[in-house]
Amino acid sequence: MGFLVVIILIGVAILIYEEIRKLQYWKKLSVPCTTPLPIFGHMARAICQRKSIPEIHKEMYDKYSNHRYIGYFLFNSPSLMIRDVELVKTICIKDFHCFSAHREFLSKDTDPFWNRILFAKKDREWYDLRKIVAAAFTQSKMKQMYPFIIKCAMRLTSSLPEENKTISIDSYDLFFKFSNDFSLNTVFGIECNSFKDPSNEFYKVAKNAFIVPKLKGLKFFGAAISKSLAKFLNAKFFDDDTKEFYIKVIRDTLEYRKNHNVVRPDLLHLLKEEQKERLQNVPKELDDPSDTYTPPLMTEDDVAVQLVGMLFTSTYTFTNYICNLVYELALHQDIQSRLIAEIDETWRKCDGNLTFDHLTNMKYFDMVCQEGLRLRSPTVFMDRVVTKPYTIPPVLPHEKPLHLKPGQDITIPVYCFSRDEKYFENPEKFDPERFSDENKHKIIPQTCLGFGYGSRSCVGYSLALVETKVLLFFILQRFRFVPTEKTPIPFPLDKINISQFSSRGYWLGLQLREDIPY
Ligand code: HEM
Repeated sequence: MGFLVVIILIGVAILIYEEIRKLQYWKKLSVPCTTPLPIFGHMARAICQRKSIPEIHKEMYDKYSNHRYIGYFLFNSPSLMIRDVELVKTICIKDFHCFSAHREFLSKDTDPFWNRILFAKKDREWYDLRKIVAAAFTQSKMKQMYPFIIKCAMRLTSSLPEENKTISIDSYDLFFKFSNDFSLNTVFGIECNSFKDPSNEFYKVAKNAFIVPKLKGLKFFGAAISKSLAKFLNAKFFDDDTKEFYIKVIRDTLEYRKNHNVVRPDLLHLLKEEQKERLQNVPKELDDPSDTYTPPLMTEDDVAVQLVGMLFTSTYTFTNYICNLVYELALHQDIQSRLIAEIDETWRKCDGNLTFDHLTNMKYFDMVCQEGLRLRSPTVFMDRVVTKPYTIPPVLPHEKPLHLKPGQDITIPVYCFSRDEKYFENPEKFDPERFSDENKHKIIPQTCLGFGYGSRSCVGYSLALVETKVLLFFILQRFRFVPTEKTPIPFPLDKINISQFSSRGYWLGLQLREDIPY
């Protein structure tokens, strides 16, 4: 018995020693790093919900203002945090081939489904799939989808009660219903009206799958910061029932379309078209004829997996973005009034027929959307992984060459760049003027990373922006958003969310406009 206790004590001592040794990682590379805790690294306060991840990032970012990069620990895994905008450009664009992967959020054995979606793919498989998916998001394809966006936005506005008093709304629920109906429409071509019929099966499944309950949120939080924790928690992006539900919907829709010769310009159709082309053009896809790599064919199942992945992003991230933006509009009535004036003016000019070009030519609207993305982007950090050995050459007097090995995790602190006074005067202020024609040249692109940056940036960004503009156009034609006593002020950053999310919901007042000019 005594012998067993000694063995256990020795085992524990070795484990603790190993953990402490790992924490010397950045010191050995002469990279500055605040003192981490064994096992938890810099994440202890996030776990206790005392500080959110962006706040922890900002503390470190601000502390080492004379450094281009700093070290930190996601639990016991070392990550290199980039503080310098030129280095961000090098990593995401100039030397992208050495940093072409995302962090492995959920490993293949923890969640094989997640690993098949574009965001999780690596190397040539990613490159290949990206070409196919991106082709479904060109400007001309956006124009084809535009009528669907209008239709869904009209449905939302006609569900809003036109009362002569301010009504309190849960804007998250409102926009979630819209984006679910819209995503189903543009992704699968399915007609659904969650405003009229909130008990419809699609809305129920999406709510279960995408409105993340606290426990699942905690699992994702753990998974986002540590691979081993993800495995331990058995964190999966979608549960099996959700996956089967959507895959069946896609199969049935494809079958129906084949049997009834239906053609509809939604993402399902566009990806199927790309898939067909892909099958015919396989040999031409290879850039280098001596390359023996054979691009994998895109099966029907692959199309389905990508669509379910996109359904999630377009519902979850979009809802988060538009809720944050509308929150700021409610708090800044002067900005909302100027936007409403531009909307009224455009409506007059377009004579009731709001085309894609009218919408995309609205300058102030664009400035408002860009500023919403800067200040309240759902994305608080981006990640990359070193895929080929890479040396960051010294530039500052205190630097030495930093040799990075494949597998090294990189963090790009989106939230910190957007709040750095070096780049934005009064950074906490919601100020669309930053993006005016006179001012926008002062903005460094690497400091506004809401949709990511470089070759791996968001493929759906133009869809998300058009969607936001159409929706707000039709709402603000008749209504104003105002704060009520239920609206949390200032913005309460949720501490267990890896997005910029309000911890006390998105309650706002909706007021019928008194000055509707038509
Ligand atoms: C406001 C809404 C959205 C935001 C803030 C957002 C943000 C992002 C970000 C930050 C990335 C990672 C970029 C990087 O690492 O450089 C990303 C990737 C991606 N997004 Fe979005 N996104 C939004 C909407 C959408 C929509 C509507 C779709 C599609 C329907 C979409 C599809 C994707 C895909 C497929 C990727 C992976 C790209 C790749 O790895 O090559 N996103 N998004």
